[in-house]
Amino acid sequence: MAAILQVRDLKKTYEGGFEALKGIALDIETGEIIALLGPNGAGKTTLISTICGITEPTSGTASVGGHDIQRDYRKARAMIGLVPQEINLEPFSMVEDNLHFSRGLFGKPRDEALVESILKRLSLWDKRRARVRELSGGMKRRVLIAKALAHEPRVLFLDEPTAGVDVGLRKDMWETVAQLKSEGVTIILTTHYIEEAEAMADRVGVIRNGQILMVEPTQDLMRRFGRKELRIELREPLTSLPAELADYEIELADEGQTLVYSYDTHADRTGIAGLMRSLNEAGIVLRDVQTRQSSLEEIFVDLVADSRTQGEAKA
Ligand SMILES: Nc1ncnc2c1ncn2[C@@H]1O[C@H](COP(=O)(O)OP(=O)(O)OP(=O)(O)O)[C@@H](O)[C@H]1O
Repeated sequence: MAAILQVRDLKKTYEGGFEALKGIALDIETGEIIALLGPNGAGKTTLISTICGITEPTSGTASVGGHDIQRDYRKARAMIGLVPQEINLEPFSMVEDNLHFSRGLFGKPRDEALVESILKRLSLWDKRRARVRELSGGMKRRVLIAKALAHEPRVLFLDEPTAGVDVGLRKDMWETVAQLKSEGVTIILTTHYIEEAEAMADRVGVIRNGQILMVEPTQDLMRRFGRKELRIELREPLTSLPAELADYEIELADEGQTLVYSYDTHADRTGIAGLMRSLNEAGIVLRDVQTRQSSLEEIFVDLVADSRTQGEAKA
């Protein structure tokens, strides 16, 4: 099946010469949820704005549902719903009017039943006649989503949907996104909360410095995150690994004073019991043992830091 969103070698250099996108390539399948992670200034918003036609690409292409975002802008844009990072609603407007107005902008006929169902789904039905300025921050965010859905888009971009939203509401938002996915809506979201990506996304894309470092199924990433380290402090330092330990994923650290064994917490067997036996057979005496698990945050930070070092080495 052809990807609903295809991005090819997309580049954006802002006036003044700043290269915000350096050749992005990305394919997203229908009904997929993809989370884009990256530090501040990585280019996530620029990528979304470019695909949504708010920012013009310097070169490269993007298409939505087979419609090129530049040559076939209207058709491409009609398939897209955009929930921007900033709340850009008219404070005196009535909640439901935002949805009717948005449909009108896309040339769609008024549809009371559809607007009702969207407002109900986002728990905004009671607030349909409220003015935007009377709503809490979390409700305003939900109005933004409702408005973005009003013209029945097939691809929804959520730029940091839960920034500044409390934990309870964040979970509600995740449920809404899951429901949209079940209706076949494709969702691209940016987030700084790694647990949000973990909870919602089928795939995670890491962006840094205008480039995609990797796009991987969330499960695969979790498997990697699932790794744990056993640090074994030795009574006597080793100069090399003894033959008895050749079959283990083990390294010497701290000038031979520590053995570091990495294992998979999701595996049926961690191999720790066998390792202890092998250490015994090799006559190695332990002083202390510690375990530590790399957090999602750490892995992400390492990944981003690694690419920076590599980039600097090249430059
Ligand atoms: N209109 C503009 N003119 C010049 N530079 C810009 C413009 N908009 C963004 N940039 C620069 O492009 C880079 C990418 O910005 P962008 O907003 O896409 O990052 P982001 O990944 O969305 O960051 P954040 O996580 O902070 O929202 C930044 O260095 C930013 O300063």
